[in-house]
Amino acid sequence: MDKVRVIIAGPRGRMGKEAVKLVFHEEKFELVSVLDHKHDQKMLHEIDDFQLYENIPVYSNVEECLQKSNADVFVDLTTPEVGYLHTKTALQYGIRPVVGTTGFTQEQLIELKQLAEEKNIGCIIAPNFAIGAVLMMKFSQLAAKYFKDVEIIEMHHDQKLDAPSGTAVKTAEMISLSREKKQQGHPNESESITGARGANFDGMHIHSVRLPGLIAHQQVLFGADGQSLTIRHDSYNRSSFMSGVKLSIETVLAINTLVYGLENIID
Ligand SMILES: NC(=O)C1=CN([C@@H]2O[C@H](COP(=O)(O)OP(=O)(O)OC[C@H]3O[C@@H](n4cnc5c(N)ncnc54)[C@H](OP(=O)(O)O)[C@@H]3O)[C@@H](O)[C@H]2O)C=CC1
Ligand SMILES: O=C(O)C1=N[C@H](C(=O)O)C[C@H](O)C1
Repeated sequence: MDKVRVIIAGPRGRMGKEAVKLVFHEEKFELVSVLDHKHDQKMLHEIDDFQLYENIPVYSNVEECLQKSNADVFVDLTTPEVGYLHTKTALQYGIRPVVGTTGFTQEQLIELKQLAEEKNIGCIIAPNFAIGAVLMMKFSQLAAKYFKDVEIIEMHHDQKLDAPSGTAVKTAEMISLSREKKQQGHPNESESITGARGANFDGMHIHSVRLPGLIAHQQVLFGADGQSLTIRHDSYNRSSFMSGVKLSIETVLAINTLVYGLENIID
């Protein structure tokens, strides 16, 4: 069977480095090129065992990268604005995106879904590739059927650009599907310091913590009369995300629409 030809955008990043290792070493995949706006082969020296990757072409322009790489799948692990443009361009070229980059707006997701359907190709946008995080979201959706009072606390390293995290937004969206509508907190509550109650999503609150030393952590706290339920997930390293990246690369070849969230492709 032919190997799946994969491009990785953002290869020097915290996630990109792990994804380069995964794709390079996975026998069913071939790393055909990387997309790095700094376009310097030496930049790959930032990756462990960089000598292995010395012959992998590095492009700085997304169109040139897509035109020359003859790829099947485009993996994006960059920044919200860039990731959106890359995903759109990959779809326009008929190359299937697997996107871990977070921070896309609802409008962007809708536009990308329409484009994937127009092109009749798969696209996976996964706010969190870790199986445990996906289960946390699913368990939270189930719990919200019984507990309508919930607050989400997401905690990440202090280099993260987007807030709330993509995982927190996805969790809130999934909870909204099963939770009875409610504006939480006291009807007359007010903030003496702006932001004290966090972001308000559909009446539930999301709090974003940023600290050095953290990787990716989230607690979903449910409260009711005389009881509480806490659902928590922790990623202690970025390899925790790689089995989801692998599954997404395999799955995106077999679908012809945009799937938002790994919960839609795992059983
Ligand atoms: N779905 C999931 O499971 C996970 C998703 N993420 C998300 O993945 C994204 C990346 O996270 P992380 O690796 O921590 O971030 P990093 O900042 O470590 O990596 C991003 C990389 O993208 C590079 N980059 C920026 N612009 C471009 C461009 N135009 N072309 C190519 N590369 C570019 C950056 O280079 P430079 O720094 O030189 O500008 C950097 O190397 C974030 O959106 C994050 O939220 C993170 C973890 C898990
Ligand atoms: O930036 C990160 O690190 C992470 N980003 C994703 C998110 O925004 O949810 C996934 C994970 O939480 C790590």
